[in-house]
Amino acid sequence: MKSMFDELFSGLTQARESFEPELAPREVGVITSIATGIAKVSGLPGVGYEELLKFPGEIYGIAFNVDENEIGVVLLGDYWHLQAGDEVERMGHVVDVPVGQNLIGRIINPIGEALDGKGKLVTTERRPVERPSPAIMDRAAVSVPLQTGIKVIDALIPVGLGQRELILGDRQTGKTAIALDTILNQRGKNVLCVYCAIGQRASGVAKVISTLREQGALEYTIVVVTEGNDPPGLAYLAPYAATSIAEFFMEQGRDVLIVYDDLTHHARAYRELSLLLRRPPGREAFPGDIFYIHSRLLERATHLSEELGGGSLTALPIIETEAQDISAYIPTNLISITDGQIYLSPALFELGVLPAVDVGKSVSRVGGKAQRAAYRGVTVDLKLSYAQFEELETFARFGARLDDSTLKMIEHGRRIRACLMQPEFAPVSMVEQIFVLVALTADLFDDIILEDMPAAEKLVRDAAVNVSDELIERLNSVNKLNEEDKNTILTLSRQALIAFSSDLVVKDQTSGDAI
Ligand SMILES: Nc1ncnc2c1ncn2[C@@H]1O[C@H](COP(=O)(O)OP(=O)(O)OP(=O)(O)O)[C@@H](O)[C@H]1O
Repeated sequence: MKSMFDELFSGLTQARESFEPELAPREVGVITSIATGIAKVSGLPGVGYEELLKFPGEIYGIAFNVDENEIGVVLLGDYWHLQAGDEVERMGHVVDVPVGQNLIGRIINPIGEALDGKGKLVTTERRPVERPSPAIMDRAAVSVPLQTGIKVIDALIPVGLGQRELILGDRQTGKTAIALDTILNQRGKNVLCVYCAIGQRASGVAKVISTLREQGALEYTIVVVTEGNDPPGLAYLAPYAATSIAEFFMEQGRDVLIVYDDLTHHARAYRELSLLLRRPPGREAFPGDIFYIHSRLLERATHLSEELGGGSLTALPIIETEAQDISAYIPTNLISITDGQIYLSPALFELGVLPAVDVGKSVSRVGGKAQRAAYRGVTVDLKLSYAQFEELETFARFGARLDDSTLKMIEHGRRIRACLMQPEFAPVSMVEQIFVLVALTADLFDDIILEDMPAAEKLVRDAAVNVSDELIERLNSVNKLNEEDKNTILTLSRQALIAFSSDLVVKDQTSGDAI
């Protein structure tokens, strides 16, 4: 009979034979020095460029300078507790972010940590933050408009899905407001939005988020945030991480809009990191590859071909200029990378012309092809009249004596400007915009005194509410506005203005007499 000892012994032998130790190599180095957002690490000769490294206290870093004896690491978290001699571990992969449906409506940081107090993100997939942009053969032409809901942009500087349109201007000129209004206008249009705040004040970011929430836009928006006091590494990473999140949806065939607010802070964060890493500085102390960090980011925005699902990623990068200098280093870089720019003028802002878009300095290089045909018939005249007005207005300021036709042009231009003005968070539908533009080009507003213009413009927009579904369909189609529809719009607009005639002096278009 087997003794208890034998049973125990055979059990132990079996356990020993089936034991397989879980061995995983760990490559560990040490911090040799640490400075603002940067750590120098030695003892990790096999580290690859942009590989993720783990520091004590769950802090991560990216290997940026990969030298033979020492690597320069950009830190991605609160690093105050780190010191020379601490252990650093290789992670064996590059930085990645969680992606997926569960991110919609969430506020996260660039490494995928939730900032909204709604608990940890639950996703199954992760994507590297840096990815090559789609090849030319994988791209389709920009052909579908992205309605911003801002009259001056949709009419004169249209943006298409898959386009990259720069928003630039001095500080406090309404840059964020333009981007925010565009996001608000995507409600019900099946365009997903990603708002990436880079190095901004916490109060500014909180304001944007509360606006998105109040206006019901957070339901279809993902917010990626780095604040001004975060380490520069996080600010550098933010736009790439946000783009990877957006690309996930684009590759599922969806239309995505991404706002980078703003890339001036991004360029500054990269300059700070490069100087700390002792990379050679160039113009304005920026490193030599400053163009490349933005070009490789914005090249990822595109309209994918039908074979790849036909999704699109439209980018609205924002840049802050100093003293209206649009030919400074970073603004010119971005102007040359993007497909057009919307320039916001502080002079117009001070005059109360809001949004302060300077039409003369703004351009959309591909959006015109994507613009709805209904706009095209009316905006050609408008652009010309507005350009002439801006030129003539300068002369009028000197008190020069002007002939009747010039005065008429100036008065017409003033009404165009009044019609294109718009408050924040009040996007205008395409049909309402067409009504205002048709009425403008037919000179319906020319006899209305300037002070009454906001009320008159609103009446014309209100007239658009009751139009037939067939007319709305025709306005949305690829065909130009036909004469019959134009006349319907004009009749409705005239009626709307006549109804206001107790306050306004409206002249009948045919007789020229006051009604
Ligand atoms: N269309 C508008 N109507 C009324 N007010 C506006 C409009 N656009 C912007 N504003 C106001 O102008 C101010 C500046 O706007 P915003 O913060 O968008 O500018 P910014 O250029 O992004 O500023 P910053 O330089 O701080 O990033 C805000 O107080 C905003 O409410």
